[in-house]
Amino acid sequence: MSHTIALAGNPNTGKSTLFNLLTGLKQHTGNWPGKTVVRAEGELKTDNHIYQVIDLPGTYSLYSNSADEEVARDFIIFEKPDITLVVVDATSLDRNLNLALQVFEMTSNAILCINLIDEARRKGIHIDKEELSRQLGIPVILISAREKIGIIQLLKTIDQMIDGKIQTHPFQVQYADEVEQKIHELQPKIQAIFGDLLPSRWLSLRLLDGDKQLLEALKAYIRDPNFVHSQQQLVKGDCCHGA
Ligand SMILES: Nc1nc2c(ncn2[C@@H]2O[C@H](COP(=O)(O)OP(=O)(O)OP(=O)(O)O)[C@@H](O)[C@H]2O)c(=O)[nH]1
Ligand SMILES: [Mg+2]
Repeated sequence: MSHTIALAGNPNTGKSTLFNLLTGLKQHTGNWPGKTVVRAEGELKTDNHIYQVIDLPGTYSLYSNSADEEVARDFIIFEKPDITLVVVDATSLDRNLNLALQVFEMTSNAILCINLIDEARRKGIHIDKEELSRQLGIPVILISAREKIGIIQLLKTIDQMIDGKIQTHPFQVQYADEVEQKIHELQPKIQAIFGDLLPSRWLSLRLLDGDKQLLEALKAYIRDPNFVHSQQQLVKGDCCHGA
């Protein structure tokens, strides 16, 4: 069985360089359905598993501001990759972590790939990956996709995550009391519809923000026969745990 890995991150953080390194010649490109956004997909074989790797468009956020953001967001939410590699630039970590925190609201299965570590070292930037990993609650790997540094460690971590040997508890942003109160009211209602199929806290936030495009995407999701089936299972109480 093959698993899915999505590469997400800000523009220009080296996602495609990493994608090419991971998938080599086993890749194909096309467009995302209904969008003029390039979709690149490829295969990665590790010691233990086979993965489909998807190179998502680079974005600064994952709201509904552009086709690129919708593609990246919808993939993480609705396609539920087994692992999302958040690729960030080691030389501008603080700016890049904004997107990482958004990903953590959407999925627990994330690994932080701090890329361009060669460049950071040249600039004398030191990154305490153990401390960062502890604070963020997910694995943190220092890599250079260009100079092929840290890739073996990355592959090992990916396999360990799929094999259930690594538990993640991604850091969750806490909002103002007023917002948290609204989330508290809305989340159980969302959970009653989607169970664990979709991240209810994240959905609450987006709906509170009045994200109309997401509302349309949800309507389409609800009409999908796969959802109808899983909802019937949810009512019976025998599905969706860990989905
Ligand atoms: N020094 C250094 N440069 C890198 C590394 N990885 C990628 N780059 C360079 O960074 C630039 C952007 O790389 P891409 O792989 O195109 O970045 P991307 O994230 O796919 O960019 P978008 O698709 O526009 O979001 C290129 O010039 C790469 O050669 C790295 O590990 N070290
Ligand atoms: Mg790219």
